[in-house]
Order: sequence, then C-alpha cells, then structure tokens
Amino acid sequence: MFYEVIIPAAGRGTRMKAGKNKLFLTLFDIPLIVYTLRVFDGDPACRRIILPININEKAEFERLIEEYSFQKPIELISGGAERQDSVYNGLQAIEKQEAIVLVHDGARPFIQRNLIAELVKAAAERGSGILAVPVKDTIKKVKDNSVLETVERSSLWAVQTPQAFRISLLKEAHRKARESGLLGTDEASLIENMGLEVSVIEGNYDNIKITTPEDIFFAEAIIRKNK
Ligand SMILES: Nc1ccn([C@@H]2O[C@H](COP(=O)(O)OP(=O)(O)OP(=O)(O)O)[C@@H](O)[C@H]2O)c(=O)n1
Ligand SMILES: C[C@](O)(CO)[C@H](O)COP(=O)(O)O
Repeated sequence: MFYEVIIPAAGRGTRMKAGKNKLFLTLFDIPLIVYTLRVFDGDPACRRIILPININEKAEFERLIEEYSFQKPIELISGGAERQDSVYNGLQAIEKQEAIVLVHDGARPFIQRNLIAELVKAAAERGSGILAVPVKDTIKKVKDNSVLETVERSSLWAVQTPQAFRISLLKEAHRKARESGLLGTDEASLIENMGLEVSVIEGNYDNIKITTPEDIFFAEAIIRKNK
C-alpha cells in the first residue's frame, strides 16, 4: 500500500545547543536529515516526501537535496512555530482524502522499513498506527525537586514516529485541534482528543530522536552497530 510522508524539519534544535538546526549536524560526515530522507527515498511504497522547513534554511536544504541525489522529488514547504504547525502546513499540501499519510521526525534517522509497512497497514485497517517501545526506567512525577508520585511502569510506553493515519482522519484531528487551541507533542494525541482509538506497534530502541548533544554519539554507535 502506498503512502505519503511529512517529515517535519523546521525546528531550531535548541536542546542540541549547536547554534543551528540539528538536522544539519553530521553523523560520519553525512547530515542527519539525509539519513532520514534516504529511508523514504528508497521505499517503493512512498509516493511523496513533504518537508516542512524554516524558509530561511531553504538554500541549505536545496543544496543537500542536490548533493545527495535523491530519486523522489522532495517538496520543501514552510514550517511553523510549533512542530504541530509544521505538520498542519504539510497536510495542506495533500489534496487526496483516501490515502495514508505518515508523519516522521526528521530527527529520527534510524526508522526501519518493515516497521513502516506495519504502520501503513494498521492505518489502512484501523485508521491509525504509531510506534512505541516499553519504558525501561522508573518514571516519577516531580515538582520542585521532590517526588510527587511514582507512575506505574507496566503500562508506560515511549512513543516514537512514524505515526501513520488515514489522511482524512488526521486532517480532521488537526482542524479540531486548531479550533480548540489544543497543542499536542505528537499527532496521535490529536486523534485521542477526538475519543478515537490509536493502534500501537512495538518498535525498537534504535529509533532514537536526536535531541541533546550526547545523542550524536549514540547515533554514531547505532550506525557502527548496524554496519
Ligand atoms: N516548529 C517545529 C519544531 C520542530 N520541528 C521538527 O519536529 C521534529 C521533532 O522536534 P524536536 O526534536 O523537538 O526538534 P527541535 O524543535 O529542533 O528541537 P528543540 O525542541 O530542542 O528546539 C524535528 O525534526 C524538528 O525539526 C518542526 O518541523 N517544526
Ligand atoms: C513526536 C515525538 O517524537 C513522539 O515522541 C515527540 O513528541 C516529539 O517531541 P519534540 O519535543 O517535538 O521533539
């Protein structure tokens, strides 16, 4: 089954403290965003890549796209102030209503194609599908450096991307979120806000989001492990 993918890439990389968009940082001399783009560029089921970016970085993205010779056209569109706005803008670029759309963080370079196919199947059959992995640490609610409570771990999962949806469902969820002022940290929370079920597929711990400086070293270790 075919799908289109929105890869939000318009962030500032504040937590990375690199002074620039972390997606331009390199892993063994190749920019982080190139690893992510290559996964979808090489997937025959991917019909279209939409990349919400900071329009001030358009020349940099165009140079990378030229340098790394991607097979599929990569559509650069303007991102927004929040990740949710960037995804919303990406959805406006999609006219078809029956197809499947994936939303995948540009900062997650290690997504595996077999999991993408499972997500697309779940979205086609049940409307949605997201990747997650069981939490390994004990999670506590903390306030003013003091524990409020320990959260029961057995039902806690760390959610990742891609997140896959029927396009019509995700467009409706974003529309309702805009109406109500809901700002979620992932697309699934907007679907949950509609009282709808979201299917969870177990992913793997390699699918990290490159967020803070040490993640660059973790990422290069994952590349070495998978060589
Ligand atoms: N307004 C935004 C914010 C984030 N993103 C993208 O959403 C993904 C996940 O966001 P995150 O890891 O938080 O990236 P940043 O927002 O750049 O990081 P920070 O929060 O540390 O600034 C990234 O690929 C980022 O480029 C986006 O397209 N538009
Ligand atoms: C979408 C996400 O990757 C799921 O874990 C996460 O919520 C993104 O959070 P960020 O703060 O925008 O990186």
